[in-house]
Amino acid sequence: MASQEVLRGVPQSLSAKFVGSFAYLTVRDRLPTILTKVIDTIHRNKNKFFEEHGEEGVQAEKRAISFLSKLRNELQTDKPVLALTDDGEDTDVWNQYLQRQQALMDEQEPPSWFKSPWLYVECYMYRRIQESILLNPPICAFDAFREAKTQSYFESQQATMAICTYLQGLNKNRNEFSEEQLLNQFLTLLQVSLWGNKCDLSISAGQENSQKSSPVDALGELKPYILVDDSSSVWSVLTSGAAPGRSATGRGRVDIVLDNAGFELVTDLVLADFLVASGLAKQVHFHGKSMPWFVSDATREDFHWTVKQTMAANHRWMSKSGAQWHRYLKDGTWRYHDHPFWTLPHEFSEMAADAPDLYAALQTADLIFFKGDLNYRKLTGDRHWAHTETFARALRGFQPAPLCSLRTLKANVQVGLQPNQGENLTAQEPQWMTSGVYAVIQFSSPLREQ
Ligand SMILES: O=P(O)(O)OC[C@@]1(O)O[C@H](CO)[C@@H](O)[C@@H]1O
Ligand SMILES: [Mn+2]
Repeated sequence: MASQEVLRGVPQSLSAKFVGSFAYLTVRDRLPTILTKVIDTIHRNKNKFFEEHGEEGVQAEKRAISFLSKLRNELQTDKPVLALTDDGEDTDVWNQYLQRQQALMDEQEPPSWFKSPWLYVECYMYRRIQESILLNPPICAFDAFREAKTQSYFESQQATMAICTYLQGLNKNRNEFSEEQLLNQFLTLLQVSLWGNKCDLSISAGQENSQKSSPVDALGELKPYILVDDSSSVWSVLTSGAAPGRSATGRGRVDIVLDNAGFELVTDLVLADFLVASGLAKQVHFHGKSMPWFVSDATREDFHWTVKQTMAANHRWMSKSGAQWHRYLKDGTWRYHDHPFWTLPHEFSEMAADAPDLYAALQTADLIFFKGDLNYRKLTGDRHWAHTETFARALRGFQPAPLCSLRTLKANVQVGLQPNQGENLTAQEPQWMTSGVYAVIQFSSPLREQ
């Protein structure tokens, strides 16, 4: 780590070089498991490739599998990280980042799976999976995670019906609610979106973990597991008319940096619907991934498929919700974006320098929600911060607008806790940072004290 960073007290990155750490166990055990599932999925689609592309499809399948088997061996034997060889629009950025990683290592030691930062090598693995199909047309648009993502959606139907019924109930009586009732509805849907993040297939290495019960009913028993709850700050930004530091009118723009497809995405669409229907937002911008990512992260295809699927549901309130979402997308009230930065390995503190166009776009938001654990790791740089370090300091200058992380804890980085709160949790439940049982609603604004 650069010496000036050491001076400024920026801690080291989480890494598999710390034997026995969660990063170590993830790189040693979970990532190879995920790679094996990708290989199995591609193999299971061999006939589909033949039907669609003939013998060429079969040859492409064989090449992709041998590529991924070699990748798995590189990972398991801690080989050096290799430059990408495909012609993706982000290939050069990845290969420049490899040079940046090389500069962080000692001269004679190349970046590798067990010696480089966990955030880097885990993102790199998913980019190499993408390389395995980009290099093997005609299967270069295949999403090896699509089956798992759609299965997660179909297995959460009960919960989806329940949350759409709840949403339509609110929208029907929209004008009768007091400000207090509006606040309670907002808090309910904020927490539903927060807990929707439990449905993440990469922590379970692909094991299904769909939402079975009604999400609204479960909130009461989940409340004690929210370790940081800055909901009131989020509410005041939404209702202040002018987000701190913004023009008096406020553009009423809320951005949601998405995480997982399936049920979590439904909860985000429901929250966005409520924000617009209640007048708390005039427009919502969604940010998804430009390639299959961390098993369950939502791509453009997943996003539009989910809206269409909900609209076509044989359930009155689901289809009514889906039809409204389709209209919002058509009239521009909702916009979908998938900037390449979200599938790069960068910490968000590097965005202003490395993706200034995206940073400038986010600066026009009145509020930005960041969903999930990977986004939290990138917000805080995936570093060994003290639990009592402030969220604002851990952001290291990343503050395009007032922002709120909605995250269930699945990695051992957590800041903004009270003195002894982390120690007490460790005593009660040693796995509190990685079990997905606990969560945060954590806010930072340009005008809050640093
Ligand atoms: O961002 P999400 O979907 O909430 O979680 C991503 C995740 O499952 O992947 C990494 C572990 O492999 C961790 O960041 C986290 O556990
Ligand atoms: Mn995810």
